[in-house]
Amino acid sequence: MKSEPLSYLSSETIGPWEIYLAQVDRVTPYLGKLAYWVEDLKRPKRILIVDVPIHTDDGAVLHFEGYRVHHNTFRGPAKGGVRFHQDVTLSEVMALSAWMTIKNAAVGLPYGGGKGGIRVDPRKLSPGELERLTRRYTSEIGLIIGPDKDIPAPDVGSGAREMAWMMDTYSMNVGRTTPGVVTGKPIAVGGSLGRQDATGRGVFVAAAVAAEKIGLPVEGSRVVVQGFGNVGNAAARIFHEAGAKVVAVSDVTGAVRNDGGIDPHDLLQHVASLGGVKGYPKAEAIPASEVLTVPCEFLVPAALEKQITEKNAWQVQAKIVVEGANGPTVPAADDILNERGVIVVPDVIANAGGVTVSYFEWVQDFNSFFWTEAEINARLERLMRQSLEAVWQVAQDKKVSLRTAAYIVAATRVLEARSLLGLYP
Ligand SMILES: NC(=O)C1=CN([C@@H]2O[C@H](COP(=O)(O)OP(=O)(O)OC[C@H]3O[C@@H](n4cnc5c(N)ncnc54)[C@H](OP(=O)(O)O)[C@@H]3O)[C@@H](O)[C@H]2O)C=CC1
Ligand SMILES: O=C(O)CCC(=O)C(=O)O
Repeated sequence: MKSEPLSYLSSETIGPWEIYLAQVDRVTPYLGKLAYWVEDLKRPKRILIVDVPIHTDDGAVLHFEGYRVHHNTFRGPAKGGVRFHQDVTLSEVMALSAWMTIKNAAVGLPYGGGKGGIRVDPRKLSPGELERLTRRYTSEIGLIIGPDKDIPAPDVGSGAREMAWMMDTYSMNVGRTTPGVVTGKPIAVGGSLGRQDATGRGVFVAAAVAAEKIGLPVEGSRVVVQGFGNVGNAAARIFHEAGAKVVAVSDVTGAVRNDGGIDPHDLLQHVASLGGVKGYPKAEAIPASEVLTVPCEFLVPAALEKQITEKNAWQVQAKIVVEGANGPTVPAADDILNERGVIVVPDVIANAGGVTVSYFEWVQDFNSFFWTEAEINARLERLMRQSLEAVWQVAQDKKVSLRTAAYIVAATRVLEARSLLGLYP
């Protein structure tokens, strides 16, 4: 029996996993004989739910719920970040792990897909509590992670510091220093040059390739960025350095706009001292919901899922949406943007720069031989460019959106692997 596409569901009821399933339904008619195996894409391989208890600084015990999901491992070990956020759910982590499967295959990395998360507001914990939480979580998921099994990395709410704690905990538990168990680590413990900005750099490269295709110059263009964390601030800085004008930025604290341009380096200093973009004196405050509809050439959603919906997609005034975040556009909004001729460079290509440099980090760790930042950036740019060029061609040939084209490329690779591997041990 065939599942119905779910794009008719409104953004209020559709969850991240249903969004992913709807995306798979859309690609199935293009998979030919491989559609026989498509159910493999619709089921995570394994799910681990863990209880993560910690002592708080004042001696109480707090429990948190954590997850690690392996969506797929046909093409290599599971790979994907760890999210620390108060709204993390299993459905979200399942979707994020599945998007990793598609992303890794779309850019040709030798990985499956995985993702993890803890439902916690990290801002409410002290550094000591966060370290205990991260270490306990690492031990709890230690059963299923490892450099040749599943390699976590940063996502929302986690970064290099947490990756160092994860590496150390895993290394202590197995009795040997194991840098390759996580990526996105500090350089001093086997991290890679370029990883910090890699996702934002990849967003920029994807935007530049899409712009070339439609004859749109990046220099002098207007850019809007939702979310000013690892991905959003790196993307904003790199666009700015390329001569684009960042005209609006938002984070959890609010949104700011200046049509004359915002210097992201200056904004970053404001955020470092005051905790958010709110109150930035060189721009006008606007309602956070308006940031997605500010006129611009490039809109970079770089926060969370389900931001561009059927409610605001009609008002988006960008020429190109470059998805820095995972899952920011619901299927119904995809249709509206498509109908309006707004190009959407989908998450599974646009934000693949992070996992690409994670892959470089992993390779460097195995070889204990480290590359220069120039080498890393050049390889990143080459791979992003090639991947988007290939997806663009499929979109033209099949007359489908870039998202469906990326899923055609990725699902074909994953299901070809499935058909060769067979079913039985
Ligand atoms: N880190 C990586 O390498 C990769 C990340 N991604 C994806 O990119 C997105 C962002 O991740 P990352 O930058 O790492 O996360 P961070 O935690 O570094 O930053 C998230 C940013 O989003 C802001 N934010 C959260 N909710 C909202 C909202 N409702 N409106 C506006 N801003 C909001 C946060 O604000 P505040 O700081 O005020 O809390 C913060 O600025 C996620 O979807 C993630 O999965 C994808 C590929 C790789
Ligand atoms: O760097 C990685 O391994 C994964 C990054 C990530 O979580 C993502 O691409 O969404």
